[in-house]
Amino acid sequence: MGLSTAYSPVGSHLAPAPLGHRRSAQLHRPRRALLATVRCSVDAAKQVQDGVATAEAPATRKDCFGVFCTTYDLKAEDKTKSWKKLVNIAVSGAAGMISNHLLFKLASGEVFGQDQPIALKLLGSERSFQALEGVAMELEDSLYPLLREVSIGIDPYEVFEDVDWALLIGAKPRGPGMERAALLDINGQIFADQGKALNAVASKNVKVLVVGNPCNTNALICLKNAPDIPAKNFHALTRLDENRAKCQLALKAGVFYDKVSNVTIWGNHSTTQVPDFLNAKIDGRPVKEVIKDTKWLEEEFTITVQKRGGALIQKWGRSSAASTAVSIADAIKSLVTPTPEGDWFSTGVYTTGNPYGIAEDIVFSMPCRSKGDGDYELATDVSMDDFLWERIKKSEAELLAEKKCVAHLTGEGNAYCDVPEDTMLPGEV
Ligand SMILES: NC(=O)c1ccc[n+]([C@@H]2O[C@H](COP(=O)([O-])OP(=O)(O)OC[C@H]3O[C@@H](n4cnc5c(N)ncnc54)[C@H](O)[C@@H]3O)[C@@H](O)[C@H]2O)c1
Repeated sequence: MGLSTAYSPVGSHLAPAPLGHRRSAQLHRPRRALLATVRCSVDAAKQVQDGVATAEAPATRKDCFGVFCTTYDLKAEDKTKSWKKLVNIAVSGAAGMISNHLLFKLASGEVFGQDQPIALKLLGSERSFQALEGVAMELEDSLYPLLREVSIGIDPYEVFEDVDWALLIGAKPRGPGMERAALLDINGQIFADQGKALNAVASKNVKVLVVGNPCNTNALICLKNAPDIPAKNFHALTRLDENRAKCQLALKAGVFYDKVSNVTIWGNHSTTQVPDFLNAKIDGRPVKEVIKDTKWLEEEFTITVQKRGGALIQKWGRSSAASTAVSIADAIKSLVTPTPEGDWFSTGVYTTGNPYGIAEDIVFSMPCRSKGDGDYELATDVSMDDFLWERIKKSEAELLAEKKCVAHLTGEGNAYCDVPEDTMLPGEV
């Protein structure tokens, strides 16, 4: 049969690991479970010879978590050629609410494809390490055939090693009475450190999606601290705002939301964000031709989208986690699959070289298209009018002010913080 195993007991992971010690797992499942072949890591390959099972005491094995310690190999002739090279994905804040939804979407194959095996590298904080073990246990119990490796840790220099994607979700929430400037400083420090770690150990073409708030400026800090990684590879998540805008337009027009296209969120992921109804389309027609209620478009629509996160918190007492995870999945899919003809998607990206006249050297949400290779181009077939431009400038001013607040974290001298208004994040009330 050519099947061989090295096995260590599932319960072995229950003893707490010393802080700072990374534990990972390499999964090589039997063909029966995978419905195809398995990839053999260097470590596992060393343990498996001539189809004979070998066992290694878990205590002597580094990088091993529970069931992911089980290693299997198949004879070369049993391997199919349909499986792609493993994609390494780091997720920070992996024990948090958003990740609790996202990790299972990633492991299911829904995001990177049903023929794409993945490794999940989970980064937590010291306080969340035990919860991280719980997350890894749930991943064990889910028996995902595409999930080949799981590792957990609190040191970004270990967790980010060789990663192809870094989904940076972990951040501190704004506490009661905390100024936006204080939040920028506290969370900015996290993203400066993580940028340095990515620069040192990640794949040089790693794609980075910053979710932790304030995500635009955190993404700017992160890219400034990772000079060896193309600035173009950094994104701030505004896809949730786009999805919310599509939903509101569909509701108002009385159509299913798959009829809504070309929706752009311009600017900052804050209440200055600009949901663009000038360029958006419903069933291929300009929104303004379908929705004649200009007052609704100019006032209610914009405010509803900007404040949707806060409204949701008021309803059920916690911030949107599931729909955020969905939007992260959407944001990645938009980069790894070709954009439908004529459409585009919103993502917060580095402005240098933008054709719209938006200030250079900030991270600003704009309309993009991808060929599905992980890269993107800015859409150029975009209309602008005074109403749209005025609002874009307001969001731009906010981001320029945020940038000054974090100058000490971007290598641009002393910080001077004077954010014009203490605007809210969309999830704040
Ligand atoms: N961009 C968006 O559209 C969007 C939408 C919703 C939420 N968010 C933001 O996403 C972030 C996470 O939200 P959540 O609901 O999952 O929060 P959460 O509090 O449930 O989880 C955050 C997790 O991050 C961990 N963490 C904190 N500092 C860390 C660090 N330095 N390294 C690794 N992990 C760290 C915490 O221990 C916690 O487990 C927040 O900043 C939130 O404001 C962004």
